Amino acid sequence: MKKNNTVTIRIKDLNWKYGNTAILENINIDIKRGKFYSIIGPNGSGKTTLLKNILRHLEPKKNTLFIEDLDISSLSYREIAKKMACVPQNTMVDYEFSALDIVMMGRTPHLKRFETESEKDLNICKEAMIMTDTWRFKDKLIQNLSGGERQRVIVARAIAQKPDILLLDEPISHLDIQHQIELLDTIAYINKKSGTTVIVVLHDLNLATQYSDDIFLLNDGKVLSYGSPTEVITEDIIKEVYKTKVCIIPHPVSGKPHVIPIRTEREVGAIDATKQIT
Ligand SMILES: Nc1ncnc2c1ncn2[C@@H]1O[C@H](COP(=O)(O)OP(=O)(O)OP(=O)(O)O)[C@@H](O)[C@H]1O
Repeated sequence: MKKNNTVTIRIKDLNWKYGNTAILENINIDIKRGKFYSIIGPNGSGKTTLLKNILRHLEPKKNTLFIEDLDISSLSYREIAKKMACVPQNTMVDYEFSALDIVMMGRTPHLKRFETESEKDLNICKEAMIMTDTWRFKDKLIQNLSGGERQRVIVARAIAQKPDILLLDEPISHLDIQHQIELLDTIAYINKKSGTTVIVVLHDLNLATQYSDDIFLLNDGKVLSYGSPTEVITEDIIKEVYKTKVCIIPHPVSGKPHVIPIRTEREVGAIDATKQIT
């Protein structure tokens, strides 16, 4: 599907506090339909808090967050679930459900009251599970899956929801390299084929540059940099934000910026700290 540039999510002067502590400050972002975005930033910079505001898992103030020009505070949770699906950071499920049951839950926003899933819903779920390499353990209890298998089941549930916008919070944190690439390839495929807007929080800067049209870099609750991978991933910006020296070279295949950290002598400090403890 052709990408178009209509704004699908508009964030205007969004602030968020936990108690008296300011976490997000003056966030202004336009998310365009059909694009693939990454949100990067150090631990604690506010990435998850931003996603939770967009999903209305937290309650942003009126007139700060708009989905398709509608103030999110005016939408019901069902309306939101029809437009957006999420893969949270924590994928633990406390109930005794099979992997297929979990994925089927992705269809709930599309069912009428008291309506049960049809053959069509089952096929949508099967397709999502094949895409995420989870169909082979569809009957296993979710608690009995490994962390990476469970993470892929939760991604399958989000895909089965057939959202316009897919938000993923560190979806590859438990995955081996094969499944990291397969999962991001699957998300990129859905983005291209169905025009689904993707917003993914990633810690891996090199995967963020490979897959994203644009990157938001959060630091201390503010958007410090925004733009194409080449604009955002520079040696100076990475050093400033992550306090880490890196060199950046063009990726040998894609030509996108590839970040190589440079080792420092910081371990000397760690040895001193051990001495103080003993
Ligand atoms: N429920 C909460 N109550 C109080 N403070 C919170 C709460 N949730 C998060 N915070 C704080 O808000 C800040 C931002 O947290 P957030 O989870 O959004 O960061 P993040 O960028 O997603 O971090 P990470 O990369 O470690 O996942 C952190 O300082 C965190 O301690």
